[in-house]
Amino acid sequence: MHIRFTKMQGAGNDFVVLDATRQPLTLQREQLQRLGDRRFGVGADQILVVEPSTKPEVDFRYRIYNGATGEEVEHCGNGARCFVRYVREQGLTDKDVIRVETVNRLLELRQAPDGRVTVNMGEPAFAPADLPFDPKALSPRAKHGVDVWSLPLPDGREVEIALVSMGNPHAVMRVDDVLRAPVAEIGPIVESHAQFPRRVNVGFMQVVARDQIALRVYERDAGETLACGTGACAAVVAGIRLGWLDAAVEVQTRGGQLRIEWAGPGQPVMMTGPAQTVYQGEIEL
Ligand SMILES: N[C@@H](CCC[C@H](N)C(=O)O)C(=O)O
Repeated sequence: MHIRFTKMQGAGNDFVVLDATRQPLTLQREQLQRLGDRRFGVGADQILVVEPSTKPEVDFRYRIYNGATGEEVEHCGNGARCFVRYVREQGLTDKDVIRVETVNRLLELRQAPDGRVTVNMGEPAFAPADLPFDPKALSPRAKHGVDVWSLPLPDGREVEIALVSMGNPHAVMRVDDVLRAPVAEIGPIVESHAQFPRRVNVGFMQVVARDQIALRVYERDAGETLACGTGACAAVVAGIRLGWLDAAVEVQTRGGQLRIEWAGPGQPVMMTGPAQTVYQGEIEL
């Protein structure tokens, strides 16, 4: 099969974007993995597929696959911003506000005149079942009235995590110095911990000021990426609930800066950041 693709990036989190609005596109897991493969394919953290909407009140359907495994996932924040740029650049819409359905959310996306994109990422959720997280024999400890969990690691150590679902699952931990954080060591252990039956994205957050954090994320199926949009939302929401952060926070990632705003329970998280087309190409799968 011969397909056209667009390579995009948002804060260094990179994507292969495919248009399934003009022709149906059903790719097998191996084909998605090939697209995501940096040596034998194009290379991307995630594959994004733009489909026609299935509901009258939304403009498109947005499907996300982790590039390394071809596994479909629920949400991708940096991808959502690239999605907006893509549908406008490809002439699929000229709307300034675009409504998109994902597997489990409705997103509202806006492109600003400076090219940055703001996404209404939906409301966060915190119950173990929302991720899912299986508490087994653990009980949470309350900090500022918020549950934090001491997760036992196989070697006897424990890490303290806050649980946040942004539609996809996140475990967030606070570190003193993000540059020295054990992302490559602890990230994969927590990602595949038996208490996360669908595995989890793992965030390492350094609080720099009440309106600024530095963040690294070990993404489920992708390893450490240069930025993770849902990870940035999850970290800021966790930091606000725990009393460390104000309602609007600049998030410094290795690939760029994101702005995250959350007004508190019952409110959606708003994310603003860059999105860019890198190149277009064709590949035989
Ligand atoms: N890069 C993303 C998140 C992509 C999905 C994630 N790896 C998962 O498995 O949930 C983002 O920008 O949010």
